[in-house]
Amino acid sequence: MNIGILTSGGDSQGMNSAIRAITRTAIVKGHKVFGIQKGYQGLMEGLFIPLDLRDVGDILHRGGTFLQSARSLEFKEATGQEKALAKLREANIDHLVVIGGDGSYHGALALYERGFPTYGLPGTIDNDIACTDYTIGFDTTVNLVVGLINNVRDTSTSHERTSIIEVMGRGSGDIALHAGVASGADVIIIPEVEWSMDEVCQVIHEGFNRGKKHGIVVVAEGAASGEHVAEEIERKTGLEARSTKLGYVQRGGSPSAFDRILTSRMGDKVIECIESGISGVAIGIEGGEITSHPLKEVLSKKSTFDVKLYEIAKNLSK
Ligand SMILES: Nc1ncnc2c1ncn2[C@@H]1O[C@H](COP(=O)(O)OP(=O)(O)O)[C@@H](O)[C@H]1O
Ligand SMILES: O=P(O)(O)OC[C@H]1O[C@](O)(COP(=O)(O)O)[C@@H](O)[C@@H]1O
Repeated sequence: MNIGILTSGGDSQGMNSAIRAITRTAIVKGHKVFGIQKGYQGLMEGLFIPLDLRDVGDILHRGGTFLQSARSLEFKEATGQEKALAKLREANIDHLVVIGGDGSYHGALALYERGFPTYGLPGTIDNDIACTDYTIGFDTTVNLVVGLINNVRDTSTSHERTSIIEVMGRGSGDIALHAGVASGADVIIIPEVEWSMDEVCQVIHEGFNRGKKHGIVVVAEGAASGEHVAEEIERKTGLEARSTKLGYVQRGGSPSAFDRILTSRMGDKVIECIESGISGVAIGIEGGEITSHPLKEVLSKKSTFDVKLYEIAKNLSK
Protein backbone atom coordinates (compact mmCIF):
# COMPACT_ATOMS: atom_id res chain seq x y z
CA MET A 1 0.00 0.00 0.00
CA ASN A 2 1.05 3.63 -0.50
CA ILE A 3 0.73 5.58 2.73
CA GLY A 4 0.88 9.38 3.07
CA ILE A 5 1.73 11.09 6.36
CA LEU A 6 1.13 14.72 7.26
CA THR A 7 1.48 16.84 10.39
CA SER A 8 -1.03 19.65 10.86
CA GLY A 9 -2.08 22.43 13.24
CA GLY A 10 0.13 23.40 16.18
CA ASP A 11 3.24 21.20 16.18
CA SER A 12 4.03 19.09 19.23
CA GLN A 13 7.09 17.26 20.50
CA GLY A 14 6.89 13.66 19.38
CA MET A 15 5.55 14.36 15.90
CA ASN A 16 8.93 13.41 14.39
CA SER A 17 8.98 10.26 16.46
CA ALA A 18 5.49 9.43 15.16
CA ILE A 19 6.54 9.99 11.52
CA ARG A 20 9.56 7.74 12.09
CA ALA A 21 7.46 5.00 13.69
CA ILE A 22 4.82 5.00 10.95
CA THR A 23 7.42 5.11 8.17
CA ARG A 24 9.64 2.34 9.49
CA THR A 25 6.79 0.03 10.52
CA ALA A 26 5.13 0.50 7.12
CA ILE A 27 8.33 -0.16 5.15
CA VAL A 28 9.25 -3.21 7.23
CA LYS A 29 5.78 -4.58 6.39
CA GLY A 30 6.25 -3.99 2.66
CA HIS A 31 4.43 -0.66 2.11
CA LYS A 32 5.57 2.59 0.49
CA VAL A 33 5.53 5.87 2.40
CA PHE A 34 5.23 9.50 1.32
CA GLY A 35 5.77 12.49 3.57
CA ILE A 36 3.43 15.38 2.84
CA GLN A 37 5.01 18.73 3.68
CA LYS A 38 3.24 21.70 5.31
CA GLY A 39 0.04 19.98 6.41
CA TYR A 40 -3.16 20.30 4.40
CA GLN A 41 -1.73 23.30 2.53
CA GLY A 42 1.06 21.08 1.17
CA LEU A 43 -1.45 18.33 0.45
CA MET A 44 -3.44 20.66 -1.82
CA GLU A 45 -0.19 21.73 -3.51
CA GLY A 46 1.11 18.16 -3.93
CA LEU A 47 4.23 18.67 -1.76
CA PHE A 48 5.00 14.94 -1.48
CA ILE A 49 8.38 13.33 -0.78
CA PRO A 50 9.04 9.59 -0.77
CA LEU A 51 10.31 8.43 2.64
CA ASP A 52 12.78 5.61 3.07
CA LEU A 53 14.15 4.02 6.25
CA ARG A 54 17.12 6.42 6.39
CA ASP A 55 15.03 9.53 5.65
CA VAL A 56 13.56 9.32 9.14
CA GLY A 57 16.92 8.77 10.85
CA ASP A 58 18.18 11.25 13.44
CA ILE A 59 14.75 12.82 14.04
CA LEU A 60 13.49 10.73 16.99
CA HIS A 61 14.92 13.14 19.55
CA ARG A 62 14.00 16.39 17.77
CA GLY A 63 11.04 18.63 18.57
CA GLY A 64 8.86 20.23 15.89
CA THR A 65 8.07 18.30 12.74
CA PHE A 66 10.51 17.86 9.88
CA LEU A 67 7.54 17.66 7.49
CA GLN A 68 6.49 21.09 8.84
CA SER A 69 2.96 22.10 9.72
CA ALA A 70 0.44 24.71 8.69
CA ARG A 71 -3.04 26.02 9.36
CA SER A 72 -5.00 26.29 6.08
CA LEU A 73 -8.33 28.05 5.65
CA GLU A 74 -8.66 26.88 2.04
CA PHE A 75 -8.67 23.23 3.07
CA LYS A 76 -11.75 23.80 5.25
CA GLU A 77 -13.77 24.37 2.06
CA ALA A 78 -15.05 21.58 -0.21
CA THR A 79 -12.96 22.91 -3.13
CA GLY A 80 -9.77 22.63 -1.06
CA GLN A 81 -10.61 19.08 -0.04
CA GLU A 82 -11.32 18.07 -3.67
CA LYS A 83 -7.98 19.58 -4.68
CA ALA A 84 -6.26 17.49 -2.00
CA LEU A 85 -8.00 14.30 -3.11
CA ALA A 86 -6.95 14.90 -6.72
CA LYS A 87 -3.30 15.26 -5.62
CA LEU A 88 -3.48 12.06 -3.56
CA ARG A 89 -4.91 10.09 -6.50
CA GLU A 90 -2.35 11.58 -8.89
CA ALA A 91 0.46 10.34 -6.60
CA ASN A 92 -1.20 6.92 -6.16
CA ILE A 93 -1.40 7.39 -2.39
CA ASP A 94 -4.20 5.21 -1.03
CA HIS A 95 -4.09 5.88 2.76
CA LEU A 96 -3.49 9.13 4.65
CA VAL A 97 -2.31 9.39 8.26
CA VAL A 98 -2.85 12.80 9.85
CA ILE A 99 -0.96 13.76 13.02
CA GLY A 100 -2.61 16.77 14.62
CA GLY A 101 -5.27 18.15 16.92
CA ASP A 102 -9.05 18.26 16.67
CA GLY A 103 -9.03 20.70 13.72
CA SER A 104 -6.77 18.30 11.84
CA TYR A 105 -9.10 15.44 12.78
CA HIS A 106 -12.02 17.39 11.24
CA GLY A 107 -9.96 17.60 8.06
CA ALA A 108 -9.23 13.86 8.13
CA LEU A 109 -12.92 13.12 8.69
CA ALA A 110 -13.90 15.38 5.78
CA LEU A 111 -11.61 13.39 3.44
CA TYR A 112 -12.87 10.09 4.85
CA GLU A 113 -16.47 11.14 4.22
CA ARG A 114 -15.45 11.89 0.63
CA GLY A 115 -14.36 8.25 0.33
CA PHE A 116 -10.63 8.40 1.16
CA PRO A 117 -9.21 6.15 3.94
CA THR A 118 -7.75 8.43 6.62
CA TYR A 119 -6.37 7.90 10.15
CA GLY A 120 -5.59 10.28 13.02
CA LEU A 121 -2.83 10.39 15.62
CA PRO A 122 -3.44 12.91 18.44
CA GLY A 123 -0.63 15.44 17.96
CA THR A 124 -1.14 18.42 20.24
CA ILE A 125 0.40 19.61 23.50
CA ASP A 126 -3.07 20.57 24.76
CA ASN A 127 -4.29 17.04 25.71
CA ASP A 128 -7.76 18.05 24.55
CA ILE A 129 -8.74 15.09 22.38
CA ALA A 130 -11.37 12.53 23.42
CA CYS A 131 -10.77 8.76 23.52
CA THR A 132 -7.14 9.12 24.52
CA ASP A 133 -5.69 9.69 27.98
CA TYR A 134 -2.67 11.47 26.50
CA THR A 135 -1.94 13.36 23.33
CA ILE A 136 1.49 13.43 21.68
CA GLY A 137 3.68 16.14 23.21
CA PHE A 138 1.62 16.71 26.35
CA ASP A 139 4.02 14.83 28.64
CA THR A 140 7.05 16.66 27.22
CA THR A 141 5.36 20.03 27.63
CA VAL A 142 4.31 19.32 31.22
CA ASN A 143 7.89 18.32 32.09
CA LEU A 144 9.25 21.46 30.43
CA VAL A 145 6.76 23.68 32.23
CA VAL A 146 7.61 22.09 35.58
CA GLY A 147 11.30 22.82 35.02
CA LEU A 148 10.55 26.43 34.16
CA ILE A 149 8.31 26.86 37.19
CA ASN A 150 11.15 25.51 39.37
CA ASN A 151 13.33 28.36 38.06
CA VAL A 152 10.65 30.97 38.67
CA ARG A 153 10.12 29.61 42.18
CA ASP A 154 13.79 30.24 43.09
CA THR A 155 13.70 33.92 42.28
CA SER A 156 10.19 34.24 43.65
CA THR A 157 11.36 32.97 47.05
CA SER A 158 14.33 35.34 47.13
CA HIS A 159 11.98 38.30 46.77
CA GLU A 160 8.96 36.91 48.66
CA ARG A 161 6.84 37.43 45.58
CA THR A 162 3.90 35.72 43.97
CA SER A 163 4.66 34.41 40.50
CA ILE A 164 1.94 33.87 37.97
CA ILE A 165 2.88 31.49 35.17
CA GLU A 166 0.64 31.51 32.11
CA VAL A 167 0.74 28.30 30.08
CA MET A 168 -0.76 27.21 26.75
CA GLY A 169 -3.64 24.82 26.22
CA ARG A 170 -6.19 26.78 24.20
CA GLY A 171 -9.56 25.81 25.81
CA SER A 172 -8.00 23.06 27.92
CA GLY A 173 -6.57 23.38 31.44
CA ASP A 174 -4.64 20.08 31.36
CA ILE A 175 -1.15 21.55 30.95
CA ALA A 176 -1.84 23.97 33.83
CA LEU A 177 -3.36 21.28 36.04
CA HIS A 178 -0.67 18.65 35.57
CA ALA A 179 2.25 21.10 35.66
CA GLY A 180 0.64 22.85 38.62
CA VAL A 181 0.38 19.64 40.64
CA ALA A 182 3.91 18.59 39.73
CA SER A 183 5.39 21.94 40.68
CA GLY A 184 3.43 22.48 43.89
CA ALA A 185 1.41 25.48 42.76
CA ASP A 186 -0.70 27.31 45.36
CA VAL A 187 -3.42 28.09 42.84
CA ILE A 188 -4.30 26.55 39.46
CA ILE A 189 -6.65 28.59 37.28
CA ILE A 190 -8.22 26.57 34.47
CA PRO A 191 -11.24 27.00 32.20
CA GLU A 192 -12.90 23.79 33.42
CA VAL A 193 -13.42 25.10 36.98
CA GLU A 194 -15.13 28.29 38.15
CA TRP A 195 -12.79 30.61 40.02
CA SER A 196 -12.77 34.11 41.43
CA MET A 197 -10.06 36.69 41.94
CA ASP A 198 -11.10 37.06 45.58
CA GLU A 199 -10.55 33.36 46.21
CA VAL A 200 -7.13 33.44 44.49
CA CYS A 201 -6.06 36.42 46.61
CA GLN A 202 -7.28 34.75 49.78
CA VAL A 203 -5.24 31.58 49.09
CA ILE A 204 -2.09 33.61 48.38
CA HIS A 205 -2.59 35.81 51.43
CA GLU A 206 -3.17 32.82 53.73
CA GLY A 207 -0.05 31.13 52.31
CA PHE A 208 2.17 34.06 53.24
CA ASN A 209 0.47 34.25 56.65
CA ARG A 210 1.32 30.58 57.24
CA GLY A 211 4.98 31.36 56.53
CA LYS A 212 5.30 30.64 52.81
CA LYS A 213 8.07 32.60 51.14
CA HIS A 214 6.45 32.74 47.74
CA GLY A 215 3.18 32.18 45.91
CA ILE A 216 2.90 30.19 42.70
CA VAL A 217 -0.16 30.58 40.49
CA VAL A 218 -0.42 28.58 37.26
CA VAL A 219 -2.92 30.01 34.78
CA ALA A 220 -4.17 28.28 31.64
CA GLU A 221 -4.36 30.71 28.72
CA GLY A 222 -7.99 29.69 28.17
CA ALA A 223 -8.98 30.87 31.66
CA ALA A 224 -7.29 34.24 32.15
CA SER A 225 -4.30 36.36 31.23
CA GLY A 226 -1.42 35.98 33.67
CA GLU A 227 -0.70 39.69 33.41
CA HIS A 228 -4.23 40.53 34.52
CA VAL A 229 -4.11 38.06 37.43
CA ALA A 230 -0.81 39.61 38.64
CA GLU A 231 -2.23 43.14 38.48
CA GLU A 232 -5.31 42.11 40.42
CA ILE A 233 -3.30 40.28 43.11
CA GLU A 234 -1.16 43.38 43.65
CA ARG A 235 -4.20 45.67 43.68
CA LYS A 236 -6.26 43.54 46.05
CA THR A 237 -3.57 42.26 48.46
CA GLY A 238 -0.76 44.79 48.24
CA LEU A 239 1.63 41.84 47.79
CA GLU A 240 4.19 41.92 44.99
CA ALA A 241 3.25 39.79 41.98
CA ARG A 242 4.97 39.11 38.65
CA SER A 243 3.64 37.36 35.60
CA THR A 244 5.57 35.13 33.18
CA LYS A 245 3.95 33.97 29.94
CA LEU A 246 5.83 30.85 28.83
CA GLY A 247 4.68 30.92 25.19
CA TYR A 248 6.36 28.79 22.55
CA VAL A 249 9.29 27.61 24.71
CA GLN A 250 6.84 25.03 26.07
CA ARG A 251 6.00 23.63 22.59
CA GLY A 252 9.54 22.79 21.43
CA GLY A 253 12.47 20.70 22.57
CA SER A 254 13.32 17.04 22.64
CA PRO A 255 10.35 14.72 23.32
CA SER A 256 10.26 12.83 26.60
CA ALA A 257 10.76 9.06 26.70
CA PHE A 258 7.02 8.75 27.35
CA ASP A 259 6.16 10.62 24.13
CA ARG A 260 8.71 8.62 22.13
CA ILE A 261 7.31 5.31 23.36
CA LEU A 262 3.72 6.49 22.92
CA THR A 263 4.34 7.45 19.29
CA SER A 264 6.25 4.24 18.59
CA ARG A 265 3.22 2.26 19.78
CA MET A 266 0.72 4.46 17.96
CA GLY A 267 2.72 4.12 14.72
CA ASP A 268 2.51 0.35 15.02
CA LYS A 269 -1.24 0.52 15.69
CA VAL A 270 -2.07 2.72 12.73
CA ILE A 271 -0.30 0.32 10.35
CA GLU A 272 -2.26 -2.53 11.94
CA CYS A 273 -5.50 -0.61 11.23
CA ILE A 274 -4.47 0.08 7.63
CA GLU A 275 -3.65 -3.59 7.05
CA SER A 276 -6.92 -4.77 8.58
CA GLY A 277 -9.04 -2.39 6.50
CA ILE A 278 -10.17 -0.28 9.47
CA SER A 279 -10.15 3.35 8.30
CA GLY A 280 -11.68 6.65 9.44
CA VAL A 281 -10.24 6.06 12.91
CA ALA A 282 -8.14 7.90 15.47
CA ILE A 283 -5.51 6.16 17.56
CA GLY A 284 -5.40 6.72 21.32
CA ILE A 285 -4.05 5.35 24.57
CA GLU A 286 -6.61 4.36 27.20
CA GLY A 287 -5.66 2.74 30.49
CA GLY A 288 -2.26 1.91 29.03
CA GLU A 289 -3.70 0.15 25.97
CA ILE A 290 -3.35 1.51 22.44
CA THR A 291 -6.84 1.79 20.97
CA SER A 292 -8.69 3.05 17.91
CA HIS A 293 -12.07 4.76 17.65
CA PRO A 294 -13.97 6.22 14.68
CA LEU A 295 -12.91 9.84 14.03
CA LYS A 296 -16.59 10.81 14.11
CA GLU A 297 -16.98 9.41 17.63
CA VAL A 298 -13.79 11.07 18.87
CA LEU A 299 -14.89 14.43 17.49
CA SER A 300 -18.37 14.12 19.00
CA LYS A 301 -17.01 13.68 22.54
CA LYS A 302 -15.31 16.06 24.94
CA SER A 303 -11.98 15.01 26.38
CA THR A 304 -12.35 14.13 30.04
CA PHE A 305 -11.20 16.46 32.78
CA ASP A 306 -9.55 14.96 35.88
CA VAL A 307 -11.66 16.49 38.68
CA LYS A 308 -9.97 14.30 41.27
CA LEU A 309 -6.52 15.62 40.37
CA TYR A 310 -7.84 19.17 40.75
CA GLU A 311 -9.12 18.34 44.26
CA ILE A 312 -5.77 16.77 45.14
CA ALA A 313 -4.00 19.93 43.96
CA LYS A 314 -6.17 22.04 46.26
CA ASN A 315 -5.38 19.89 49.31
CA LEU A 316 -1.66 19.81 48.61
CA SER A 317 -1.31 23.56 48.22
CA LYS A 318 -1.92 24.10 51.94
N1 LIG B 1 -13.91 21.71 10.15
C1 LIG B 1 -12.83 21.46 9.40
N2 LIG B 1 -12.95 20.85 8.21
C2 LIG B 1 -11.87 20.59 7.44
N3 LIG B 1 -10.61 20.93 7.78
C3 LIG B 1 -10.42 21.53 8.97
C4 LIG B 1 -11.51 21.83 9.84
N4 LIG B 1 -11.02 22.44 10.94
C5 LIG B 1 -9.68 22.52 10.77
N5 LIG B 1 -9.31 21.97 9.58
C6 LIG B 1 -7.96 21.92 9.01
O1 LIG B 1 -7.03 21.47 9.97
C7 LIG B 1 -6.01 22.44 10.15
C8 LIG B 1 -5.49 22.37 11.55
O2 LIG B 1 -6.52 22.71 12.47
P1 LIG B 1 -6.24 23.64 13.74
O3 LIG B 1 -7.52 23.78 14.46
O4 LIG B 1 -5.55 24.88 13.29
O5 LIG B 1 -5.15 22.83 14.58
P2 LIG B 1 -5.26 21.45 15.38
O6 LIG B 1 -5.36 20.34 14.41
O7 LIG B 1 -3.98 21.41 16.14
O8 LIG B 1 -6.48 21.57 16.25
C9 LIG B 1 -6.69 23.76 9.77
O9 LIG B 1 -5.77 24.75 9.41
C10 LIG B 1 -7.55 23.34 8.59
O10 LIG B 1 -6.80 23.27 7.40
O1 LIG C 1 0.88 28.31 16.91
P1 LIG C 1 -0.26 29.25 17.05
O2 LIG C 1 -1.05 29.36 15.79
O3 LIG C 1 0.15 30.55 17.63
O4 LIG C 1 -1.29 28.60 18.09
C1 LIG C 1 -1.11 28.60 19.47
C2 LIG C 1 -1.92 27.46 20.03
O5 LIG C 1 -1.36 26.25 19.61
C3 LIG C 1 -1.28 25.34 20.69
O6 LIG C 1 0.07 25.30 21.10
C4 LIG C 1 -1.71 23.98 20.24
O7 LIG C 1 -3.03 24.08 19.79
P2 LIG C 1 -3.61 23.16 18.67
O8 LIG C 1 -3.10 21.79 18.95
O9 LIG C 1 -5.09 23.28 18.78
O10 LIG C 1 -3.09 23.64 17.36
C5 LIG C 1 -2.16 25.95 21.79
O11 LIG C 1 -1.76 25.55 23.08
C6 LIG C 1 -1.99 27.41 21.52
O12 LIG C 1 -3.07 28.15 21.98
